[in-house]
Amino acid sequence: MPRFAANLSMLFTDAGFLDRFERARVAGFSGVEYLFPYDHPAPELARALRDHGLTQVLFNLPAGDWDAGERGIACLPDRVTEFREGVEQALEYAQALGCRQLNCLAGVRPGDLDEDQAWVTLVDNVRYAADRLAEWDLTLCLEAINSRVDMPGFLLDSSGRVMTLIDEVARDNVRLQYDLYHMQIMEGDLIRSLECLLPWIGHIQFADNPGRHQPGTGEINFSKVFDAIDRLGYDGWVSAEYRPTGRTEESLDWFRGRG
Ligand SMILES: O=C(O)C(=O)[C@@H](O)CO
Ligand SMILES: [Mg+2]
Repeated sequence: MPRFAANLSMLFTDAGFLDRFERARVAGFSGVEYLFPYDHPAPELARALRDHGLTQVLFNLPAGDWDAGERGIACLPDRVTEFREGVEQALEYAQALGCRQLNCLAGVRPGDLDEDQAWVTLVDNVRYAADRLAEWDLTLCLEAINSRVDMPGFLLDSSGRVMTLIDEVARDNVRLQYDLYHMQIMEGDLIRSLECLLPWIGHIQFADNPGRHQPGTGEINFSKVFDAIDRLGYDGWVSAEYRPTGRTEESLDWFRGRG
């Protein structure tokens, strides 16, 4: 059975953020992730993890003004200083929370930014972040996100783009964050691509499609995909990153069914 984690930015959202840790533990999860920790003092989050015996699996590097629609700043030449300061902030949280992996969001390329310039900036920033994380033996993940439904203009919108980047940055601690929901929208053929990409995958997330709800609400055969993840010997975390159609506890048949 894969090691399942709960994404607390999407699950248990009828509870206050700090109360979601307990809900996740009671539901049977041993790991959690969420978009960003930065609104909360690190000791407060560390206590929530400790109190409920949870592992912090992943969070994102600071990604600009999320509420204003920004989805990462790593490709923006005029935000390099902010990006690098964000790496330091994320490292402080990672150490306090015992988190071994951080995700870097590439960002949406503004229409007036040259494609090559965005790419070169992204490569430099990813190298910088990877080198800083390597000093703490941490892994940097790069997520491919669909540009058809959720993030039009997102720079890394296919596994191929991420693999090209991983190749170019040439750092041992950089991995692909494979989100089954985004990959179903952009590419499909999930099991075959998991087979091909497995050596470069550092983290997996999932939601069904369409709708981004729990498994069973859409077109993905999760039983077969989870079996494949096991069969391939993937030993990382697999995070539930979906919007439950009702109360989260009532959306967990996929989890209970697997024991
Ligand atoms: O939107 C997604 O998918 C995510 O994983 C967010 O956490 C952005 O990384
Ligand atoms: Mg995701």
